[in-house]
Amino acid sequence: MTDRSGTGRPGGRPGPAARPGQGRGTPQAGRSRSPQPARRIAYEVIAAVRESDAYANLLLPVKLERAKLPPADAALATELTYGTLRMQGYYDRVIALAAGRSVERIDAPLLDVLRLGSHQLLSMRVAPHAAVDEAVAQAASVGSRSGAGFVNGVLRTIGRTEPAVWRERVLAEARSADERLAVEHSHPEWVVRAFRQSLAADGREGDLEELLAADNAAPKVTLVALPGVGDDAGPDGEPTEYSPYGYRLSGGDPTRVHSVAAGSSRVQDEGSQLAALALVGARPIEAGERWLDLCAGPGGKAALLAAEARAGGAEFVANELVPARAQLVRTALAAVDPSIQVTELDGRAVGEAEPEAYDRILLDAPCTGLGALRRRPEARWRKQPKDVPELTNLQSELLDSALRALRPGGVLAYVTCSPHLAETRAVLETAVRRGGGRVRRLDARAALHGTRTPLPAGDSDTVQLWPHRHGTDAMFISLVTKVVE
Ligand SMILES: C[S@@+](CC[C@H](N)C(=O)[O-])C[C@H]1O[C@@H](n2cnc3c(N)ncnc32)[C@H](O)[C@@H]1O
Repeated sequence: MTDRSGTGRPGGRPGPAARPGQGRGTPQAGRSRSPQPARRIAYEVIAAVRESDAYANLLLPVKLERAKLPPADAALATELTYGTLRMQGYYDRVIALAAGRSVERIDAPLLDVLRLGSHQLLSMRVAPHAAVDEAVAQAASVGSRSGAGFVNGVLRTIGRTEPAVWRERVLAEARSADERLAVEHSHPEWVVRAFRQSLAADGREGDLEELLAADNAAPKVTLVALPGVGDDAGPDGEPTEYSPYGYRLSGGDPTRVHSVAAGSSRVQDEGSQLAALALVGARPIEAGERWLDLCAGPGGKAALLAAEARAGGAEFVANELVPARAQLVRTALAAVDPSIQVTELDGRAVGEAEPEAYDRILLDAPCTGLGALRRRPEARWRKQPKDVPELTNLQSELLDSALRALRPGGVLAYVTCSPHLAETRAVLETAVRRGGGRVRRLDARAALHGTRTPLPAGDSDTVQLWPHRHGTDAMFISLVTKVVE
């Protein structure tokens, strides 16, 4: 066992080395100064995620923009925020051991500070004195003097022992293989089980650890160059492996990329591009077709579909229930065609209102979002197993409505950014069964014939993308048609 401080705290359960105010080097400095801007911003975002269900990927850029941080500090704030939110489950186990109490018994703001400090000590290898001093300053600014002393004590205890030793101690407490994976890779156990089942259905159960690890790696920013919009040269960056319109940036702020500023390219995961392209590639476009994106907000796939519809002479309509998100769809579509109609209807009513009105429909359904954990690190802690049945009911109702709105012979893409089987195959299979022969599955893999390199073979007519295999979000893509009678 390595002891980084040389103070010799031997193995076994680490005790609460420093109780409030008892720690070595009680934080005098921390009380008199503010935390560094990058750490302050990371703390504010993490606290807002906890207190008001904020989305880190939306709030952080706003705060960075306002603070006008230099690029290196902005990168630090990003790593601190995302890294801490991702690994929160693992850090809580370490904190509980170091504090000698369960994390439920620690004040929430102080726990946020401890998680942020743990990330620096355990994953970023920041020098312990720097990480602890900053955390103490943060604790003093959000809590009491005794709270700052408590943070000082707990983080000093964590910093005295090597990360690998903490890992061993934490894993030694796991009571099952799934709990061990959940703790080590900082995912809720129910998500680990859902991934295991979904991978097994895809014949890849052995990939589970690889998938969990991939969820914890920051993805490179991917852009879509909207076909026929603006500069045909496409954005700077490496072409992605599959989507003919995808580019991967090596780093930097995507809003500074010329084509992004001009509106002809957007940040969009390659999996989302493929989902839209499966609907486009299902059959040749005939001029005059009518297309609908039933749940379009914030408009990423809608923009790509609108560009493809325009190129093929089809009419495109977008719908989004939530008015603020419908507004985002309008903004997303403005560079393609500002005259596109964006309605704000409940998608469940569209089938009845407009039966057999559309030739192609995208239903990118509201879902748990478990396939996008790389980019939305806190989503794993936000969703609960009890959310799944509510979502699958909504998905089924939306799919039934979309099928009613589909013309016989038309194509419907049912898509989720979740690989959870209840949200993917089960919803699809129920709809096909209920269709009683009128609803037929199409081959979504075959519809993706225009990729830069062929997708790896699969034994299903649906496509389940995976972060560890395809470098995309874990998007599920399926296609159905309504039989002409
Ligand atoms: C997965 S997101 C769609 C993402 C979008 N396709 C994109 O690429 O940007 C699902 C959307 O469905 C919307 N939604 C939820 N319930 C709905 C309903 N009953 N009718 C229409 N839209 C709904 C949500 O507000 C959310 O914006």
